[in-house]
Order: sequence, then structure tokens, then C-alpha cells
Amino acid sequence: MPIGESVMEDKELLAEAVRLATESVENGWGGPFGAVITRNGEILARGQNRVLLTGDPTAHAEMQTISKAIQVLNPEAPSIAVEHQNESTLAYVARPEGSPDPLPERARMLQGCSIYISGAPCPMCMSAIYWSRMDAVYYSCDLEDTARIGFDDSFQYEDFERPLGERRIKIEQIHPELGANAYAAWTNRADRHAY
Ligand SMILES: Nc1nc2[nH]cnc2c(=O)[nH]1
Repeated sequence: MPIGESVMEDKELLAEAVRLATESVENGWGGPFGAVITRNGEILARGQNRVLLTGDPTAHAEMQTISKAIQVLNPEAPSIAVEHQNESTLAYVARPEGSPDPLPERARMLQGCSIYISGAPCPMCMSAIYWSRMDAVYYSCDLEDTARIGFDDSFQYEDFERPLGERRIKIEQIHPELGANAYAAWTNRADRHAY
């Protein structure tokens, strides 16, 4: 595993992200996006855009790399893979009996890590970066470069600046009293752990 690789410079790390991006394009797996997540100058995880391979619009380089980094840091964590038991129930793989609750540790997410990306992050990936609590983002091509090769990243940032009623996708609050039940279930849990 990459943990333990010798300390790498910014340029080397970015070059590795670009290598992953190019590999994805050459294999027809996805757009020209690759990423590495580092801690103390060492690579923790690598990822590349695999949207065309998987048909999954969330398979962006950054999302793939964040998931891998979390797995590397939490190898013993219960799998978040869901099994469809029936149409209305999702069962999570249970934590082994008696093992300590890893949530507080996991909730630190990727603090202390940085991400190097071939192109500036789209809003989805930037949100994931915020949620993962990374310290820094370094990218090579900017949003204008990305728009020029046909990707919507900068348009989405622009859309977020518009009032809700003027956005490209309809967004509207309906029945707030229903969701309030789930929110109450959360606030009623004494052992809740905000992340
Ligand atoms: N940064 C980045 N921008 C994208 N735009 C479309 N896909 C991607 C991706 O994987 N990463």
C-alpha cells in the first residue's frame, strides 16, 4: 500500500494525479480527472474518474479517492455496503460484537490530509472535500480550462449563486413536517455524534 512512500513534492504529487487522469482517458474509463490524497507528503489513496466505465455520475476522481482514503484509514471499520433485504429495509453490516465504537475516530475524517487533482473540483467534489475535513486542495487545470473541454463544473457553481426559483433544476420544499420526524429521532439520541 502507498502508506510509507517517501515524502513527495507538490509537483510529483500533481504529476501522479495527472498520470491517473490520462490513464482513465486512454482506457475510456472517464474524463481527464485523477486525484491523490496525501498525509505528511505521502500518498494515502489514488483515484480517477470512472464515470464512463461505471455509468455512475458520482464516480468523479475526488469522490473515488476520498472513499479509498477513508478505507485505508479505517480498515477495521464496518462496511458501509448496504444489502437490500426487502424493498423497504436497508441493513448495514454490523460492527463486530464488543468492538469499540469507531465513530468518533472516523468522524475526524481526513483532517491533516491534502488532495491533488488534475482539474479544479466540481461542486459535488468540493462538498465532499468539505465533509471529509481535508486541509488543502491543489489542482492543475482551472474551471475555465474544464469548461473549454466540455464539462459543466463552472456552470454548476454559477447555478448555486442564483435564487432557488431560477435554478436549472427545480428545487422546492414540500411537507417539512414529515422530515421533522427523522430530525427528532436524531436530536432524541443521547449518543448522537455530529460529523
Ligand atoms: N475535478 C473534476 N471535475 C470533473 N468534471 C467532471 N468529472 C470530474 C472529475 O472527476 N473531477
